[in-house]
Amino acid sequence: MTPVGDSDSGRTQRRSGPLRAVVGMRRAWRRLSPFFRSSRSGIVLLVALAMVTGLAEAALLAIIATMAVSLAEGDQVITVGLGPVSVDMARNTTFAVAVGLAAARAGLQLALAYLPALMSSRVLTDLRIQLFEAFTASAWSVKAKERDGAFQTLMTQNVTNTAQAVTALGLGITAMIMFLTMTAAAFTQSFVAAAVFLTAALALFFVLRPLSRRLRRHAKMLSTEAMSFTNTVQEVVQVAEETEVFGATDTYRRDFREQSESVRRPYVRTRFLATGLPGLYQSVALLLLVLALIAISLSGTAQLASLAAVILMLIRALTYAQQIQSTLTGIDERIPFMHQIVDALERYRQEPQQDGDAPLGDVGDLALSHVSFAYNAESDVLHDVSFAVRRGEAIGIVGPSGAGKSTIVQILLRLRDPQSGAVLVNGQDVRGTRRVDWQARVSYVPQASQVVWGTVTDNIRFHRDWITDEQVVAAARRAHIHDDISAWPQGYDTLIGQRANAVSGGQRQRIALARALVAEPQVLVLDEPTSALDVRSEELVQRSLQAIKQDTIIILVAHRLSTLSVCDRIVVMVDGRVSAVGSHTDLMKQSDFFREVHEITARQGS
Ligand SMILES: Nc1ncnc2c1ncn2[C@@H]1O[C@H](COP(=O)(O)OP(=O)(O)OP(=O)(O)O)[C@@H](O)[C@H]1O
Repeated sequence: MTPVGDSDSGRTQRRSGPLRAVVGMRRAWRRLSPFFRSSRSGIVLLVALAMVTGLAEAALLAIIATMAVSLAEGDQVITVGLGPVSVDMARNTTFAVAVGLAAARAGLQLALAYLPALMSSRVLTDLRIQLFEAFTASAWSVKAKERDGAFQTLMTQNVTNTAQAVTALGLGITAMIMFLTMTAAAFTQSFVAAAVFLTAALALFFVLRPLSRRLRRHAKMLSTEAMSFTNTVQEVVQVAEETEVFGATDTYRRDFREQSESVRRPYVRTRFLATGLPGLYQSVALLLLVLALIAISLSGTAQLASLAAVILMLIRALTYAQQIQSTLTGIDERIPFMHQIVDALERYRQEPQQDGDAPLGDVGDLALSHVSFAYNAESDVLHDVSFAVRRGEAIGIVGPSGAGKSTIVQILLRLRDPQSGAVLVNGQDVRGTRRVDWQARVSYVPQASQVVWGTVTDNIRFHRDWITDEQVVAAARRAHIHDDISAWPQGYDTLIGQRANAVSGGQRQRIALARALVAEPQVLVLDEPTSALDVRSEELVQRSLQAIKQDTIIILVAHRLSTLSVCDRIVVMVDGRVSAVGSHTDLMKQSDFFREVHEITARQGS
């Protein structure tokens, strides 16, 4: 899909009206046509089927008109004419042919309804997979920037709207072919009437286009409002506890009412235009039919049967013209949702997760070498950070709030890449190595671990299907959570979630530790793992870390000195720089920050 550049839109603004419209349509088509690519073979089949159905219907209408006139006149032989073909048939044969054509048309109609459904289901599935894969393959910096609820809205509302646009396209193509066939058949019956009708119908179509454009504008507003509305709804569930405690419910209610109102306005206009436009088209189109009849009367067409046939065909053509209008409207109102999907796909694909191709062996030692990092151009967060750690060693990272500790963790986990310097594994730049190898060797316990809705086993295994139940239990033992789990009536099959069926903070943290330990990592990174724990739980986590230490590299970010008891050395970070590195005793001599924290801890303890 081609991104739409600013310079392009700048050029477009200088162009005159009609040219701008054409350029705008071409640009929109370039962006949106990939949505219809998978439907190409379906469209070809649809066109062929619609042509056959149109011909069957035109023949049926010609037979009905001729039969009606012949029956009124008591004829036994009926002459049916459609274009150059004219056939004499006995009355009963004509009935049989008419029944046969009606049945064939019904069958074809079913196929014509099935194909758009098939095309849109394909688009629905393909698009969801594309979005999911693009999002999951994007760099962490892209994922971290995505607003809560935005991805969910894309996957549900936007994808559904796009699939509906594809259905509308399929139905619109059918209606277009049927319209053309019916008008062509009407030409064979009465050239003048069909010509008047067609010209007026085309003129009407172009007259009503500005209303369609207005519809699209309102639909765009609606899609934007809907996105922020979903975000608010998502947020209100996430922060329900804080909202209640801080008495923010009234403000939330007011904001919610305002947002609901702002969705209502574009919604009314979109729905009004979406249903009103086809209705308007139908009324004006009936007027066209009267015009066609006036043309017939002026041109003096005498044949009663062909007059009846042309009226029937033009009435059917009108129905199809109205269907074309409503499917165009249906596509128009969904275009903004499709643009949002294109934007999101571009955003996700612009910055893919980087990967290397060198295999990674066992991690013997790990180092940050002259690492500098900035989240944005305005401020550097890490400056020339270097430290090393080897297997069997635990290193702590301490420092005041905002010193860059969590940023180091993200770099170590390869969620972000340093702007300069490197993370070295056994002396090799980790960026050149395979990410899967890194993920298999490195594990992580975050500050606030997430529990997913599922059993305790699901939570420890965490989508790594190769992990056995025995390994789950062994990891739970090492994380000192096995006894708690065993005491629950359903044991490892207990259903837990982030809020409903929640486990305690200490249990959740130890489940997260079991999740990190279950794949037997060679590097374990922990970001404030015990900050929310009581002393007993903290002691249990400390024991777990001591037990695995000799085979593992442990990197532990901490605020409290008690957490650091497992560490052999401690790195003190201040303002994004390494201010000191050493043992507890060394740092008491070298680091003002460390001494201060030590004194505060001692005062609190006494
Ligand atoms: N996603 C981000 N975008 C922009 N700036 C960020 C982002 N995350 C962190 N920062 C900034 O980077 C600096 C370092 O943040 P970091 O979270 O690494 O500090 P920290 O030492 O872990 O702090 P704390 O102890 O409070 O968790 C801070 O100034 C912070 O505002």
